[in-house]
Amino acid sequence: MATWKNLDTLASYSKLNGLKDHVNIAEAMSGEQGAERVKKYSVPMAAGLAYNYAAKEVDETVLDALSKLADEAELIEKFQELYNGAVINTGEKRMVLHHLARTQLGEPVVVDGVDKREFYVAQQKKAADFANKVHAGEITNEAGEKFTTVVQIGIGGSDLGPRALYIALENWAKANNTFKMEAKFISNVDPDDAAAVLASVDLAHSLFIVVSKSGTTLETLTNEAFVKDALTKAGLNPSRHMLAVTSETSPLAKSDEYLTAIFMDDYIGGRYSSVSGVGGAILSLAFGPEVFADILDGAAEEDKLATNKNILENPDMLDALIGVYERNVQGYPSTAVLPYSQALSRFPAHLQQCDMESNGKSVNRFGEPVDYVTGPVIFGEPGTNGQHSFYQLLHQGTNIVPLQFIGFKKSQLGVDVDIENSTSQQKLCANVAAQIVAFACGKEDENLNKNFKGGRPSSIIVGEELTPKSLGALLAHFENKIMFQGFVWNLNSFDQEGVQLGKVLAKRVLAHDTDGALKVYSDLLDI
Ligand SMILES: O=P(O)(O)OC[C@H]1O[C@](O)(CO)[C@@H](O)[C@@H]1O
Repeated sequence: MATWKNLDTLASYSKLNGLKDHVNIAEAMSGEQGAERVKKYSVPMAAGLAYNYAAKEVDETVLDALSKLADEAELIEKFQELYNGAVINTGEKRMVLHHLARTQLGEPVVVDGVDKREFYVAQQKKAADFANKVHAGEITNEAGEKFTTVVQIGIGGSDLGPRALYIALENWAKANNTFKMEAKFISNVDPDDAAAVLASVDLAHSLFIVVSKSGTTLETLTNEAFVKDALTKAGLNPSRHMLAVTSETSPLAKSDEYLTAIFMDDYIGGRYSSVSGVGGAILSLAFGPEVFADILDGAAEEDKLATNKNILENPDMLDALIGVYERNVQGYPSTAVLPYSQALSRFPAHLQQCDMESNGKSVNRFGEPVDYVTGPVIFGEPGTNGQHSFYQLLHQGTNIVPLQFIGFKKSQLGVDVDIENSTSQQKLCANVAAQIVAFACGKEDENLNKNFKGGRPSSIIVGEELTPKSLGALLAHFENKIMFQGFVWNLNSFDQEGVQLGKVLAKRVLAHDTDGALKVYSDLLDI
């Protein structure tokens, strides 16, 4: 069994701490030396992707220290325990099994006589069969007509991942003739969200997937009622238009008002659930089950790489450790995720939940305060839009923000135009290459207002094209990175108690059980 210790009790961490500002990245990335680093500091990922960390503040000495930290913190042993079914989620006393939804990495995990891998695969098959029947016109609306649109009702992990993945593959599916149904999403309890989505769809030909693991989330239940009301007012029978994705123990599972129910369980956290029915139902309906299966294959391939003890061959663990060095030794407060791909426009929002809900903690997995910083603030936008927005601060602001670029050689639609000797895709890629060097090397100017100090670290994940497989690999890469960082920080990355207090107070406001500031705010907002 691995031993769980706070980061600041590890000898390898003291060594790493002695390496603050060890690499001058502006120098390291200049001239021939820089060119060599770009060729050398690259690790293959799954599905033809590569993690290039040449512009990170590392060299052989830092990498060696990180490798020792990985060993002393027993990162691989902890990952093995996780996928073999240990109770890693100490706060909720649960196993953490999202890897099983895409691959069998270790021993079968059997709970109450049920093999969990078989259970997840069976639910994926149920979603696939349902989607195939909808596409074939075997499941139709009351008038016997085919459904054309699918709307997901869910929030947090029941929205962000599936929405990001849908947007990521919408154009790819159209270009590859696998686009089956348009998908839309309702998440916010703001009535304008549901009303606008409902106004944009043809209700009679729309399917609605209610997604809630707990089956108790206020926003989702409210939006489900909102949609049922709209269907009823349109003279339609809600139970002929709705299906559920939930856990077998949730209140939703007891209802017979759905066309079908696809199950998940408490061992897959919301923010890790895109690979379960939470993502599987909508993505199978939108693009066909084969596309969803390819996402799972890409994720499974990446998971295999994450089992490698050698940090130089394990891109997920390496990325995690470099992040720990940046956060705990270099003291950087945040990390930006910058995909140079419009298709990944919602991917940073998904990672924001995945990372910040997992590692935004100040007590360790035993409930004791930690004396070091943990998860960074995550934000991001697709390039080049971000360049014309917040990059000013990234280049010349007082904080250094480590950057995670993502870029692809080919566009998804392949529709392009050559203007002034370059295509739009070439312009996009030229910008990401330019930014990496500009951030790292800077440019001196006597006028300090125009001076770029450089020294701003970044990495890039590069691929041929964003496809279902490479998307799955990308998703798993970041999930595994977050998991390894949680291990290093000795956190329980799989609960989210920090979201509870606000929910409790909101209930009190709605029940008019308020006093003090809460009462005045309630009055101010006319509740
Ligand atoms: O799927 P559910 O149970 O509706 O939960 C939705 C989201 O709410 C949270 O619990 C946070 O409030 C997330 O972790 C989760 O993804």
